[in-house]
Amino acid sequence: MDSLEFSHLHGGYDTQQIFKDLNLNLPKGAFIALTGPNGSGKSTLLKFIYKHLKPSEGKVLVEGKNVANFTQKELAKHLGFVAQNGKLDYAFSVREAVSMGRYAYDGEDNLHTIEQAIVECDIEHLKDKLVTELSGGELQRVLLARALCQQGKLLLLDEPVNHLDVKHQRSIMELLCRLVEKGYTVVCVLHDLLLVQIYSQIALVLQKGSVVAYGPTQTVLTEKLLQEVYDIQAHQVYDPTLDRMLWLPTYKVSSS
Ligand SMILES: Nc1ncnc2c1ncn2[C@@H]1O[C@H](COP(=O)(O)OP(=O)(O)OP(=O)(O)O)[C@@H](O)[C@H]1O
Repeated sequence: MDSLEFSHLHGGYDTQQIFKDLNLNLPKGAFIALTGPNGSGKSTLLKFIYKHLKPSEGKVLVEGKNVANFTQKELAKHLGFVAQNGKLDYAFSVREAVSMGRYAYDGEDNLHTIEQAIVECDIEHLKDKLVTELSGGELQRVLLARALCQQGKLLLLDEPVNHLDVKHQRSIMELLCRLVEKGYTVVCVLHDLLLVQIYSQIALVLQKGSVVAYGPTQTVLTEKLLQEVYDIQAHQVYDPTLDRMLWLPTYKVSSS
């Protein structure tokens, strides 16, 4: 069974229809990068999955079940979501904020799961700090730990490494890969094409609410696609550590 399916999905906002008859099956246990230019519909697509938006027609299925039929608690046990530039406005401690990820579980195995998520996201040293006093990158890791506590096998992340330094970018991306190895499905909005190429197995490229490319990342990203979707020239370079070619934008820097 696919972990996530969009079936004849139509919808968007009162002012603007974004998706028209979207049909797609995303496989279980894969790292799926959701990419595309600004305003192409990436965050909107996630909103249909976590029921922030309701389709005007069609449906979203998680593990074969229409999300419209899940209660919020059931959905929380199936999927975790880390928002873009997520904010926590109240002065909770980091530990309290992470423990909120357990709200659907009525006390089952809370302590162990919370501690494990705190260790995995490398925020042990922040446990007693207030979330209102964290840097953007620290907060992002707290929000990921909270989502991990939900123990859903589907993780949705909207640009999760935007605020992170290079070391923490790498550690979060590697953590996501380890989760995929354990059977999680990760759907991750990423703008950075290098991260897309290095970490994702499948790329889904959106443009103006349409799927312009979908499939194994290494075959999806091509010079033609980058030109057509982003209007950029690109070239390939060999990465000796990965032992493969990677696409890079071709920069033109004036010498004067
Ligand atoms: N709450 C809203 N009400 C009306 N229109 C919206 C709303 N949120 C987004 N949009 C519009 O929907 C379209 C898709 O937006 P969306 O945020 O999904 O794009 P995105 O691909 O995630 O963009 P970005 O890369 O800039 O984050 C855009 O034209 C945007 O202006």
